[in-house]
Amino acid sequence: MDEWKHIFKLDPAKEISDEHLDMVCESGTDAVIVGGTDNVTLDGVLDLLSRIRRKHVVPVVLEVSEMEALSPGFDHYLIPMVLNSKDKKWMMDVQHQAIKQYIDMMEYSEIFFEGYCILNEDAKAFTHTNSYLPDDRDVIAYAYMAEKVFHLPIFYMEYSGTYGDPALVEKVKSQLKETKLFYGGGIESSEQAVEMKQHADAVIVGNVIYEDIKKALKTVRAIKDE
Ligand SMILES: CC(C)=CCC/C(C)=C/CC/C(C)=C/CC/C(C)=C/CC/C(C)=C/CC/C(C)=C/CC/C(C)=C/COP(=O)(O)OP(=O)(O)O
Ligand SMILES: O=P(O)(O)OC[C@@H](O)CO
Ligand SMILES: [Mg+2]
Repeated sequence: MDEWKHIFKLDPAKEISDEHLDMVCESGTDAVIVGGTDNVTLDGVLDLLSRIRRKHVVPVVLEVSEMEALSPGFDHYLIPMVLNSKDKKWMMDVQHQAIKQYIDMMEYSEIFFEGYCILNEDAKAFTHTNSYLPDDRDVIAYAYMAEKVFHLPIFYMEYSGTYGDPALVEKVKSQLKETKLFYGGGIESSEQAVEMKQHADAVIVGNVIYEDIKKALKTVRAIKDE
């Protein structure tokens, strides 16, 4: 995971054709995350996992948002902890309950906890987790806490659905030494992917896969050619 630079995120609640799924998996991306906020079901998750595994060797990662949709068989698991939620539930309690239930099945080396900071007020995840919009100094303080207080492997700046602020991504990156910085949100072009990758350790590309597959594929080349 330390080497990942470009990651595609597939939403199990959305339809993708076999042709487009093949393109995503053979694009040269470093990994495919399966994850979304709403209507995430076990059937949707298993459908994507089996269709990817049948033909491709790209690492497949489940970003867990629903206990009911948790399945074995993934290479890695990402567990969001929403640092800017107003409710302790989304930072601590759902994870605590899940660990209590699955502690004997948890292979620690496969599971990465992510300090999530949701920065788009219109994102479903923002509303779902009752988050507030932090200012720049709040975000930098969350990044500090992710690394120095909680020792999390990943700090995820989540702008899901909209392109974020590269200057803030740069400031956050300068704060982090050990914790990897993931950036996701609104990347639709090679230029945007490269701009965010200048600062983030990895960029995550989601929605554009469903809107314009050719544009999505170009983001991989742009980062690999850097
Ligand atoms: C049984 C088995 C295989 C066990 C293996 C061991 C294992 C992996 C155990 C897991 C233990 C554990 C701690 C699980 C956590 C469970 C859990 C419910 C966590 C909640 C995470 C959370 C805070 C979710 C809130 C929503 C969120 C932050 C989702 C992240 C994804 C995201 C933001 C997607 C973008 O949204 P999208 O849906 O794409 O939005 P649009 O549709 O608008 O584009
Ligand atoms: O869907 P987009 O806006 O590309 O965002 C990617 C990812 O960060 C969503 O969790
Ligand atoms: Mg999405």
